[in-house]
Amino acid sequence: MNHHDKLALPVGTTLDRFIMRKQEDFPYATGELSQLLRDIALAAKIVNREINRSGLIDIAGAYGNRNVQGEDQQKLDVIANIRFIRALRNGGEVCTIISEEDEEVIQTGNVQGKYIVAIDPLDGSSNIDVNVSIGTIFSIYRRVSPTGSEGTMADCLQSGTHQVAAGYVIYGSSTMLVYTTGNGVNGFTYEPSLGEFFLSHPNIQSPKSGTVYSLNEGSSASFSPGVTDYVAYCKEQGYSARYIGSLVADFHRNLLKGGIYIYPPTQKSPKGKLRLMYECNPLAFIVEQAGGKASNGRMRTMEIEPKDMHDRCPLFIGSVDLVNKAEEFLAKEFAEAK
Ligand SMILES: O=P(O)(O)OC[C@H]1O[C@](O)(COP(=O)(O)O)[C@@H](O)[C@@H]1O
Ligand SMILES: [Mg+2]
Ligand SMILES: [Mg+2]
Repeated sequence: MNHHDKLALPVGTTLDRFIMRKQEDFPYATGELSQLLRDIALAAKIVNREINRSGLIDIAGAYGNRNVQGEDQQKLDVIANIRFIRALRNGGEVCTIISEEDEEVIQTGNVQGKYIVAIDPLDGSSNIDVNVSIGTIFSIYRRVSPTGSEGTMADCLQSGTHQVAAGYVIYGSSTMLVYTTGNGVNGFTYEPSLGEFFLSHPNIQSPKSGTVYSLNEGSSASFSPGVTDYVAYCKEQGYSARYIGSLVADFHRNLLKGGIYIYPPTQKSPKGKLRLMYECNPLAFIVEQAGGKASNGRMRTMEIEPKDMHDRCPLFIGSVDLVNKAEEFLAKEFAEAK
């Protein structure tokens, strides 16, 4: 036992030191996951800089291309994708990357790398041009195939329960990195003039209940009866509606203050809009580690077996009491549909 054991790390600890101390809790850990987390933090700092000055140097706006999802790519989508991939490739710990912006898997060439990363390099990209919070979401898996060759589909299509770490960066009024390695959730705030992330939100706990619901009610005409009834219930309760349109920002607020975020199936997106591997699962891991809950309405998000890297699924996520209530309404709908 070393002298750091059992001491909670104080607010103000740098992210680097925090990662190092956490690694010391596992004497046989090789440090590879720690290095990988540092690589992500480095890319986050670079992307943060690009975002902060995007209004000045003509990198906001449309890129003139469409990604695999058929959505317009923004320049910053492309830049963030390049920055994260480069950091992960140079870092050497990752063999294969799944990115929202790339239809095929990205083989980094690091065949000895033990990890797979799934990433939404820039989330909430419709908010870039208007100076509203945006984010990055990532999920880390250990490869199941032996090292020495490229990562396989079996490595990539693991259910969320196999995540070894997950996190997000929110580029907001301040920039924060929030992550878990399966042992609680911690948040770090970026100090740009020092170029460091500092522990600011230790051991984040999702409030058990809340009075905020977040969903895009513009699509309410095509909500299913269960979702419609649940939203009516939220209104009866006098809950507040809060919807930014950047998943990371909506999720982050509800994680700290209590609330539920919903992206239900709609006519336009019958399976929901959000992507299982690099939007739903990482946030599901974080919310569960903070004592909250994530579901597709029928089952735990992290137990869904992905069929394709870009699968979509409905998402009900946040404070446990609110997600349970939403599931009650959906259960009624499913029972009546039988
Ligand atoms: O406009 P809508 O349908 O409410 O969609 C908003 C959702 O779409 C997303 O922007 C999708 O993310 P990307 O920007 O990474 O494509 C989520 O962040 C957000 O919650
Ligand atoms: Mg996204
Ligand atoms: Mg994105």
